[in-house]
Amino acid sequence: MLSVEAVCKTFGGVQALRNASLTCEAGEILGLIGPNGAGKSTLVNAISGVLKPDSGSVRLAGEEITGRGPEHCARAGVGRTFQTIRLFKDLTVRQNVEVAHITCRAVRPDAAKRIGVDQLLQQYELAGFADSPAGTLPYGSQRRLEIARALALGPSLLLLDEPAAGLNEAESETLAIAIEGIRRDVGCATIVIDHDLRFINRLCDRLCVMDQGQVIASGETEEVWRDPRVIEVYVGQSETA
Ligand SMILES: Nc1ncnc2c1ncn2[C@@H]1O[C@H](COP(=O)(O)OP(=O)(O)OP(=O)(O)O)[C@@H](O)[C@H]1O
Repeated sequence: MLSVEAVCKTFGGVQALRNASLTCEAGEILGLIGPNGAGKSTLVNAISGVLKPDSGSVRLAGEEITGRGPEHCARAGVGRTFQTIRLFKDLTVRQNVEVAHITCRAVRPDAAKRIGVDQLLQQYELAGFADSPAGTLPYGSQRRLEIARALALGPSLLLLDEPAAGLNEAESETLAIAIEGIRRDVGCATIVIDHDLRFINRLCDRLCVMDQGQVIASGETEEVWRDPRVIEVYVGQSETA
């Protein structure tokens, strides 16, 4: 489904990505983890067309989408949420979801028939707020709305950047169940970035660990936690915390 090969990106003197590669298959939930500044958001931005890599390639279902821009990537099937919530705050909750569904109807009519706006509002416990401006929702509901909007696009790849940030344990568990529901109902490839390792370990089939712009380990979740390079990065981090 998704294939990222040897992506590099430099900002001024900072090498944010150094030959970063990963794959993610349909129906898989991949955790993308690593310490602050490891390059996770930069990689997700490169996959979703928000930034153009200096070199390397991003392919979705065989289509080269490298550096094509966010609109092209969205139309190609990349749905995403952001580390800092980015909703259309003055539009209503329903309109936020509707905007993405319009694109879906235009480019993936079959997917649009399977995923309805009302169904998403119900599923993400947003129906009661449907006609309220998105910016007036409580924080946790805004996070759910971002996911509902990304799903209204009928994505083949869903990128969730720190979806559990700011949620309490019970809210994180509800979110994990919802993301598992996406795997069951939509079957898209899903990449989740989060610093909450309990949330990540509970949810993800595989992990991809980054440090200083490089992918230092990837594989099944339990196996990755036995990797000495991963232990070093995380133990080193806790010792300096
Ligand atoms: N637009 C930018 N301009 C300059 N430097 C940037 C920019 N975006 C990211 N960087 C730098 O690139 C490196 C990787 O940053 P990135 O945000 O991708 O890391 P991250 O793993 O997502 O970190 P965090 O977990 O803190 O969000 C960091 O050194 C960061 O300061």
